[in-house]
Amino acid sequence: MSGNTKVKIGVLAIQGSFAEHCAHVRRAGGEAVEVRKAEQLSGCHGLIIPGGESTTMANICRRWNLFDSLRDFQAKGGAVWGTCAGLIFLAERINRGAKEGGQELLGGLDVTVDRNFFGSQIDSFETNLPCKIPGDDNGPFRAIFIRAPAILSVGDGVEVLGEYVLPAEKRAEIDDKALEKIIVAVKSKRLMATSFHPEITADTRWHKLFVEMAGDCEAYVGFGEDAVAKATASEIRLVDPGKLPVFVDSVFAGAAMD
Ligand SMILES: NC(=O)CC[C@H](N)C(=O)O
Repeated sequence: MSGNTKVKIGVLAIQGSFAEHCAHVRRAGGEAVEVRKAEQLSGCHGLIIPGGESTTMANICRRWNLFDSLRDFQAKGGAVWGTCAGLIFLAERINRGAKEGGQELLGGLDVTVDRNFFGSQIDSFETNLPCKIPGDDNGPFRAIFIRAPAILSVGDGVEVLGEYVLPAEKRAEIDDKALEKIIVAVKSKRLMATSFHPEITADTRWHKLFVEMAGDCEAYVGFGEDAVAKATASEIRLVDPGKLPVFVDSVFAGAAMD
């Protein structure tokens, strides 16, 4: 993309911390738009699917008739990033923890996930994670895992950007005692996924990477030329990035938040 045109990122706004994602997209230099209707995808170069709860997300997408549009967006080459439940939603396979009777997924990302790898909500935790963000100095990232999924295996062509080495106490809690580490961040062509929640830290590196990735994609035109106009600004609730509750720890204390 060239000139002053901003990379436009849609953020699926049906549950989870979509407002925080929008704020970080803006901090990363992109334009953010909340997506609740298919036509709001028009003009987007990328789409973020936030965390939340993957079966609920699928139910709402089904009820709001969003599945076809989300699949079309992906098929036409838009960049898509799933965080936590969004990762599960993007995965091709769930090997453990899927809802009984199955759960609908968007798919597309060639990975196998364990849906609630670390246990329940009270097993949520934070850690400094070494990660390989392309073009970055690769300082550790403060990763927040909230009833997080793990990626257990990836297909050819899926690049691993972050792994979590399981400490002894976590290995003691899981079934597979031989498992030493799990994959928590990946990228594959235009798709990206993280098990953790970068949008609730003060670190915008993952959002910068995604805005850059999306900048190489065409703006989505799935709904005709006048669709962007139809998704009027009045339907889109804009968030002031300066006022959101964003986690700040000693590493980031003092970092500019606007
Ligand atoms: N924070 C999250 O997004 C949790 C996701 C949850 N494990 C699920 O099944 O959807």
